[in-house]
Amino acid sequence: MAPVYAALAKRPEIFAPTWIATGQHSSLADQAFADFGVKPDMTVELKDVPAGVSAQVGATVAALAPALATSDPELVIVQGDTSSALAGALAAAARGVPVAHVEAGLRSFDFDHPNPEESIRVIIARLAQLHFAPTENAAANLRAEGFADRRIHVTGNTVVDALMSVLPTLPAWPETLEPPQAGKRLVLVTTHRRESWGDQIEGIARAVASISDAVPDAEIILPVHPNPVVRDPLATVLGTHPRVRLTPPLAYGDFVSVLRRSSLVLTDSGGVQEEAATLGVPTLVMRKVTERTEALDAGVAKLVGTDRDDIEALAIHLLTHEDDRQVMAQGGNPFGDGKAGERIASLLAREVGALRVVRSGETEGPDGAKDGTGRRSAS
Ligand SMILES: CC(=O)N[C@@H]1[C@@H](OP(=O)(O)OP(=O)(O)OC[C@H]2O[C@@H](n3ccc(=O)[nH]c3=O)[C@H](O)[C@@H]2O)O[C@H](CO)[C@@H](O)[C@@H]1O
Repeated sequence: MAPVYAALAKRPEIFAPTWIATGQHSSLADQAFADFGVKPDMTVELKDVPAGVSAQVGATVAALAPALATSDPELVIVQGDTSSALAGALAAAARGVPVAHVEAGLRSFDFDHPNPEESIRVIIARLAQLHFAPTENAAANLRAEGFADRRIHVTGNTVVDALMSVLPTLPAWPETLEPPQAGKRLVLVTTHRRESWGDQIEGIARAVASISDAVPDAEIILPVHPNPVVRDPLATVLGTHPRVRLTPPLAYGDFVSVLRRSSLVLTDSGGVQEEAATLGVPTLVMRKVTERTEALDAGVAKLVGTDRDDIEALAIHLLTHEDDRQVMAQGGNPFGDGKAGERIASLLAREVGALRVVRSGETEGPDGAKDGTGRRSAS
């Protein structure tokens, strides 16, 4: 979201953006804010909220209500598929404030994978009046769900903006990490998805150990997500492996420095799929399904699933068949040119004045005709 906020802030004659943070994943979020030199204008306080999406969303909506009353926005912009994004859209809708969704239209068409992100982004789409889709494929998903074409804009994804904004000033290698040994090839691994918790995370860890054993000139770096459900099985299986480095979550610039030097990425992350594609790093997606099919179509990524044997076999093949790895590396980046934030700000400058809030929850037909009952329109 930082690229959108920066682009809005560059237009003070039109926008007065207020960044409200919810404190979700606060340690990772604070690190990201520092990486981009931004800080929220407001942070809502969430105290003693039980774990789980339902409690998080409920508490965040309740906490955002007074924040929106104070800031009294004409538009609320939410990004992605987190419980915070859903809470922001719900709190805005409750006040009759139009919602714009950044990274709109991503669909795996499977509510269990990823869970809860697929459900969240489908719900946000219903609440949004403006959809900023990263790709034509995402826009097609929204049109197929009946959203009016004039509300959908293909902008590229802001994750590419963020990446391109740090690349020019990145060191060759992070100061915080031992450089790889000469002649070693780097494999970067990240895993954290809820649907992989338990046996599948352990299977991924064992696959990583086997890959390292089979490919002695590969050095594996695995920044460990702080959630103990992820951290503990990884430490148990890989904690003493000689050529596997478990690190704390890396600062964004450090992570990108490692990614840029990697020969192969194994990940279940969404953003990393897009960053790797942008940098031309072949990627094995350790999920049952991905909403980033554009990377598969481009050939820069392959959907390998979460089965240990499948991950081992394909990773070892690519690390021992350089021609095949190179073919993937040439796949290209389908996620945008790094100007999504600027495009979104320009579109908002044109659109916000004309926005009508259709609160029936019904979708508008292509010509803007509505079939909902009861609606409130505001311009
Ligand atoms: C279902 C899904 O795919 N949803 C995605 C999900 O995000 P994700 O899956 O991409 O989540 P992570 O993998 O946790 O974060 C990744 C980012 O973290 C950086 N990173 C990573 C490790 C590290 O050590 N240091 C770092 O700096 C890395 O460069 C990257 O930018 O939610 C977002 C918000 O709703 C969505 O927009 C997005 O679609």
